[in-house]
Amino acid sequence: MNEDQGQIRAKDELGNQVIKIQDLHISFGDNHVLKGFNMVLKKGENLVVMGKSGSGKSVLIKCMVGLITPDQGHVEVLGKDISTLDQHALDELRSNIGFLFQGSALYDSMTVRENLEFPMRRHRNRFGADKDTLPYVMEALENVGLAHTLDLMPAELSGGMKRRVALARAIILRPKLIMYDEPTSGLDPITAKEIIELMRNIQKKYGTSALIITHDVDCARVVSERMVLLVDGINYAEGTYGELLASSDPMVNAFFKK
Ligand SMILES: Nc1ncnc2c1ncn2[C@@H]1O[C@H](COP(=O)(O)OP(=O)(O)OP(=O)(O)O)[C@@H](O)[C@H]1O
Repeated sequence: MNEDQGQIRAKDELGNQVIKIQDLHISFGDNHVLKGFNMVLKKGENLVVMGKSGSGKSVLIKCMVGLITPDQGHVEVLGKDISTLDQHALDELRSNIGFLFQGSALYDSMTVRENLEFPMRRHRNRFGADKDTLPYVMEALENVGLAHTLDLMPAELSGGMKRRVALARAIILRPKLIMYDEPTSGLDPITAKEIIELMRNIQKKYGTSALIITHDVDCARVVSERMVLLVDGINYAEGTYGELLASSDPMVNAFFKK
């Protein structure tokens, strides 16, 4: 490979990085939560971050969307250095990210349709104020097998259906990146499996990249190309599910014990 080819390849690899985190430090008083965390999410990849309760997974996500300012380190999301973005630019960036967070709160007083229209109205500058939202709502609901729930209220849905509607809402803006925070928490194993399959289908259909925070080892096995284990504020270990499962490190093994 000559020098030019080397530079082109290096540039391609950079263009392939949907999230890049370098040497991230965050403390709250004496509580040093992240102490030099590094991570890369590549284009089209499903990356799982696992860490025990209180290890800083939610703090990490908040940092990536500009809700927490790090003490030190570099956070780049969809090619943007978060530290340089003003409120308008942060809003613009967030409109390219789908979120499925713990609890998947739908607005109880709105129908399923209104819940799905909500992000479109919020980011109306991207879609045009007079754009017909229904085709988007229907496509998103069809992706999660719930087109028939269009006019129902959240109270009329089961827990699993609510999570699926929340997933439909997360993809309605056709995001380049989805952030899932405990997508299967509180669901029975069969419903959790359905959600995991939908996550996989969405990745295949739209080529979306995803960051998935989970404690659920089965979810990580099925859904991830790669995993990062967050231990004591750093990216303690990373690899495929199979590689980490085969590790002889007791700290890594602890994640796979049921
Ligand atoms: N705004 C804040 N102010 C002070 N401390 C905070 C704040 N946000 C988080 N923390 C602390 O940072 C640590 C990490 O919290 P975080 O919510 O990221 O954990 P987590 O890994 O997501 O846990 P869980 O799996 O239980 O949701 C905790 O000790 C928490 O108390």
